[in-house]
Amino acid sequence: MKADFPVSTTTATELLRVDGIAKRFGEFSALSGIDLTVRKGEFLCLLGPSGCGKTTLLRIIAGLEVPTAGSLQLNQRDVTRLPPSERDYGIVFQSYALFPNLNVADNIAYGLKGRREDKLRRVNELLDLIGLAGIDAKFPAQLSGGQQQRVALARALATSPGLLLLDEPLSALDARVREHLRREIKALQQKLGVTTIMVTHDQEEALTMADRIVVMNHGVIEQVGTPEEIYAQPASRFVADFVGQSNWIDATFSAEAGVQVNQLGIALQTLPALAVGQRELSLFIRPEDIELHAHWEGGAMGEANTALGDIEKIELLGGFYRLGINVPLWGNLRLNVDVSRSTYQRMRLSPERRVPLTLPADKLRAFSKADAAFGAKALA
Ligand SMILES: Nc1ncnc2c1ncn2[C@@H]1O[C@H](COP(=O)(O)OP(=O)(O)OP(=O)(O)O)[C@@H](O)[C@H]1O
Repeated sequence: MKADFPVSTTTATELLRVDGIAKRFGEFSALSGIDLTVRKGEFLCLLGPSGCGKTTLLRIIAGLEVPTAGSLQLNQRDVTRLPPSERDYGIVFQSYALFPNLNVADNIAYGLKGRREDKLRRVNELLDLIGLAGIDAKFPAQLSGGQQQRVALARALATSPGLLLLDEPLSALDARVREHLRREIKALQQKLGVTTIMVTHDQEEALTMADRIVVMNHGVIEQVGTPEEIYAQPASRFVADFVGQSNWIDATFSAEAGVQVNQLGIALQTLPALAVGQRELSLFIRPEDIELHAHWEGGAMGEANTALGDIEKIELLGGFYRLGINVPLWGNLRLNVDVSRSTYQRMRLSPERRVPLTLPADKLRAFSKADAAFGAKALA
């Protein structure tokens, strides 16, 4: 079948190429301009808030939804208009979607062809693989949620597909089972080397499981990167806020004075490209990247991004403390600072304590305020 426009094919190291995919539901644009390459053997997460279009993109890749524009290349083949059965993938949905009237063995064997003995051998192999040997005669209703999802995974892997699609497979499970299954799925994926695309709205899930994360918002891709890149170098305010915690600091820029907070100079490693006449910046820093010092080390206040702050609020969040610190020098700037419990105890931190802190220049990122406010792409 002819594509809408000339398409580039996947290379030897790429399994899937998504080119200019768009999807409209009537007047509503659910996806636009989606370009993405998925490498062979990688675990890719589509991450974003509810309604951002991640499930629609997965369904288009699966052939369960027809795109309004764009093309899909799978293993150097244009599959844009192929039915799901001709696309070589296995899929696991959020709700267990096992056939309730079939036992575990028949559920797993559902898509398998060939002799009964071969099917049985494959079912047992898969049950071993998911750590559930011996439950083949049970029915879905006799299994826990976590077990049902593992059976669904075995069913998706039964035909050894080239691509595994996971649509929020863990979100119906309770926290403990979810964490356990995260590790199991990741280990299994690595063992089999199967290229996997998983949809999730859970940043922790994406950060712990993915080789690369695709952050989506309002039907467009905001950033593609490794978990480390997404977390440490967010490309937009949306990404910075959606993944992890952030502090935002109003600042100004001028050629003469550089970057200033409350009219005091602040050193940064990189500056965003600002449009002519644009002076307003938003500086971003993670709460755990702000350094606290036991003593004032000398030097003028405000120098080397250092100032005194007053601890106003302390929260214990499991393994660490989150401090609310007010910095008068920077215009009563309110910062959240995370410190480990051992640092907290060693420094004898307490409410109303005054403490010197530093914003390390290499941990600060600057966004033009207009971009930051609208969540558009950072220019840094
Ligand atoms: N069949 C449809 N008809 C009309 N609108 C739809 C249809 N399917 C999805 N949408 C809309 O498209 C947008 C994207 O939906 P999608 O399910 O892809 O989002 P999502 O990011 O996966 O969110 P969620 O996690 O809530 O499923 C939503 O606003 C949704 O209401």
